[in-house]
Amino acid sequence: MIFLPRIVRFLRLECASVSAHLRRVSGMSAAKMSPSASKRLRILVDMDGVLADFEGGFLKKYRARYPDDPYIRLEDRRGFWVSAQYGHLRSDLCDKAISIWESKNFFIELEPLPGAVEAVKEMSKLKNTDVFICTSPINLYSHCPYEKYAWIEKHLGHDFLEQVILTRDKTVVSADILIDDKPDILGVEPNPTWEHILFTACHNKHLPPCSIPRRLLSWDDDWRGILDSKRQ
Ligand SMILES: Cc1cn([C@H]2C[C@H](O)[C@@H](COP(=O)(O)O)O2)c(=O)[nH]c1=O
Ligand SMILES: [Mg+2]
Repeated sequence: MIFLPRIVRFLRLECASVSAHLRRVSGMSAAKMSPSASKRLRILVDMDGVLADFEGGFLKKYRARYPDDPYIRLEDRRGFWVSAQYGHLRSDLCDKAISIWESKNFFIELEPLPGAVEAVKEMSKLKNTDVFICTSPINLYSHCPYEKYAWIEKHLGHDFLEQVILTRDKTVVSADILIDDKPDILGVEPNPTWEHILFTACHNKHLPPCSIPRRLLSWDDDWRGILDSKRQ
């Protein structure tokens, strides 16, 4: 009888190592192996610049509306705020830039970024994984919040509307991971629970590696591996 706890512990360790071995040989993620094999994860996925092509959609509409004004090519974008870089280019261009995303149909007409919809659908089907879309609406609320919901319904399906978090402060949302293209995510909570995974975008790809969190280069990159690393 006194050996029973030891035997149980031994069997648990054996099961864990067999399961890790099977994962290695099959290439399967921890989440797919079995519900008890991995820690439950809560993932926040940003929308603009991560799921929806904000930068591409902006440039297309800006050039169509202001064909005689200068513009910034996507390869020349620097810094998160489009409005700030346009304002530096010429002071009146800041308001012109803002006028684009304040217009009706801007957010709903954004194209999904390559692989984004497929990745989020797959992620949300993983065992032990809760996926939320966590996105900041603009303060001019006549179109943006409605269109963000409509975009999610259109591309991810009606059921995904249960998974939407609209907030101007992502630091107060508790999760394991936040996948977001904004390099500095600040708010009232100085120590958010999530690890920020920086999603590469035209405005952040030049940042030196030492100054930033772990990156996801695109949806072709190893997002499954990042999730697995948090389940250990
Ligand atoms: C580039 C840029 C963006 N915005 C707005 C547009 C979106 O509503 C949010 C970004 O949301 P995310 O959840 O952080 O992706 O910011 C803006 O007001 N000005 C800008 O230059
Ligand atoms: Mg974003």
